[in-house]
Amino acid sequence: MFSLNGSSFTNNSLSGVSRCLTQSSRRVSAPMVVAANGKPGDRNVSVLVENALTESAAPVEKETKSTVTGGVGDVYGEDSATEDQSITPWTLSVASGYSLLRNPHYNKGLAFTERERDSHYLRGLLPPVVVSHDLQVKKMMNSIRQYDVPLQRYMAMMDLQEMNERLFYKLLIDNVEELLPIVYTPTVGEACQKYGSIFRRPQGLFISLKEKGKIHEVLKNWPEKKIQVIVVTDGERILGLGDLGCQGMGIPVGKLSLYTALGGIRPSACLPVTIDVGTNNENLLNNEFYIGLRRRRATGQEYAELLDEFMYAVKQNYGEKVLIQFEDFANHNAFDLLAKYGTSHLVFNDDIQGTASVVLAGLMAALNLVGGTLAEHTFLFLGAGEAGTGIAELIALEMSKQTGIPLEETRKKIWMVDSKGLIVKSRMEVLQHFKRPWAHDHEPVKELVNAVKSIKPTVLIGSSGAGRTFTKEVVQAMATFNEKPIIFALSNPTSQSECTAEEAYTWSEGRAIFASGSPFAPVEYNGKVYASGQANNAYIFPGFGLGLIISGAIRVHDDMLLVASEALAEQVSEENFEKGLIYPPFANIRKISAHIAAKVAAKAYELGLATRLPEPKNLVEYAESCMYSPAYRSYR
Ligand SMILES: O=C([O-])CC(=O)C(=O)O
Ligand SMILES: [Mg+2]
Repeated sequence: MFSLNGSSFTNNSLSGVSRCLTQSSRRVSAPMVVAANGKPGDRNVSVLVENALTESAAPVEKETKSTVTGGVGDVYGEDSATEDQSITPWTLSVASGYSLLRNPHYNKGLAFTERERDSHYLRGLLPPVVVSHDLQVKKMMNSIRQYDVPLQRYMAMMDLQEMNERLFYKLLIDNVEELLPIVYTPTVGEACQKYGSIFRRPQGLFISLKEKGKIHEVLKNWPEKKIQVIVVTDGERILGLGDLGCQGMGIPVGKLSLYTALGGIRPSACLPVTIDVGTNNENLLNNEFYIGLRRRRATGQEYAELLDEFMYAVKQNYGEKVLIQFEDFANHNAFDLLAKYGTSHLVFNDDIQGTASVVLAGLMAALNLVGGTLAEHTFLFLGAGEAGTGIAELIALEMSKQTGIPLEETRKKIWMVDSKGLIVKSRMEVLQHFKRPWAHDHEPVKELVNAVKSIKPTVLIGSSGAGRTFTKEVVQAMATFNEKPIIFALSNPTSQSECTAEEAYTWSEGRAIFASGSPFAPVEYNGKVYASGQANNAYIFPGFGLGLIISGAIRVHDDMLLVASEALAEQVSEENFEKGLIYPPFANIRKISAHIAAKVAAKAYELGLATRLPEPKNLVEYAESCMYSPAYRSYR
């Protein structure tokens, strides 16, 4: 602790990347200089003294205040309600000159204006030219397109995120369809597999067993105090790639960059976390570049205690309105964690609930093409894990709401095949608890194709993580008793997809309504072009999270997932349907997210789970107005 001009500074508040928080910033007798690590004398750092308690109480970034007074910093209303007042007022340093160019939150590169170059000690540190944000985007896109290998593009994007955050987000928002497969599935999967080898700068917060007993302090090492969304993984089931241990960090980082780009949550409110309890992946344990703990996974009490400490510390540090998104946990933990913390925290499991909501939306839209109601269809899943059973439950719930038929009955329209064959009553004793609701009366069937022939589903959904399992025989069987078979191959990344788009269209003679978890390019079959949709939870979680935040929701409720599905399905246009599409293009995702957010927020108010009062009159407009914009601020 040291003192400057009468204000107290904790080491914590001055180390690392720092933020300025209020409009009433007071520049300390310029050019008073204090190093970011608290040591006086660094010419490149100037200091703002702030008091976080004077914050206005808008829930997310308000972009109206685009001009920063008194220095370079985030000057927008943020929710101070969750601030731990014992650690405030806290003080933040703001970089200028050489440090400013190396601070990704504030750096604008060649876009610094002449005036900014004068006032922030940048003269001579930049070449003379001043360029626009748009030209920077054009140049970066040209440069990224030079790389043929997707992983190189991924690394270029990560470097950009570490160099100039606003340019990174503008690039992603303006080119979402081109860049989504780079920062997200499928490339992020390869990045996680090779994370140790391509590791440059750490991103996110690593909490390993070594930090047991100290998680509260570890959270304080993170430079941001006002966290609204955490995406956390323990790396045990990364996409369909299995246990990648600590290298799963690519997933929370990627998901949160979509929270910002697609859902408009400001980057500084997002915290990626990887919990490292070891890995059972022998290749990684023997890999000299592996970045995680070199031990087999902790289980049982040791695992539960670490998770418990983390969940408790999060609530202590960020309050009860921080959204915790569980991502890519293995089945045996995912369901239990959701059940355990669902009543005490604002938690959401993307693989169970997000995937369910996006698939239900696709099915609602598909009914426009195939006819009938949801309850008139029969569903068969390959894969009875988080995604499969999560989707099944949400479909059954929606059928029950639509028809008034009890849930136990609507579930009977849904069948599942796992690695041991069709889930039937005779297997009940040995089934994991989350599979039991799907065990119906039927003789045992081992092979998927035989289950298809016997059940005759109208909808076939792959959620097994096992690639190439929708064989020609399976797809052809679907096409014999369905005019338009609905086939979803959800497993990620592309290598794990149950079949390709080309296979689905070719083997069904162009009749399949097809969607997949990872993107496929349009396919030409018999002179016609078929574009398929991406049934990926990226459509849902950014808008869903935004809706929770703008309403100040304290719990997630299944009805919110149902309205999110409706909101997404409503965004599919006639023009999309004419092309056989059951999802709207990602290019419109911010508008889609605002609609999802509005419906989720409205449901939170209706259910009495919202704490932000009064309820805004026009929730869509409100959601849009809260969204982060990557436009540069001007630094006076
Ligand atoms: O990340 C994705 O593309 C979708 C997802 O959650 C998963 O496959 O686990
Ligand atoms: Mg996932």
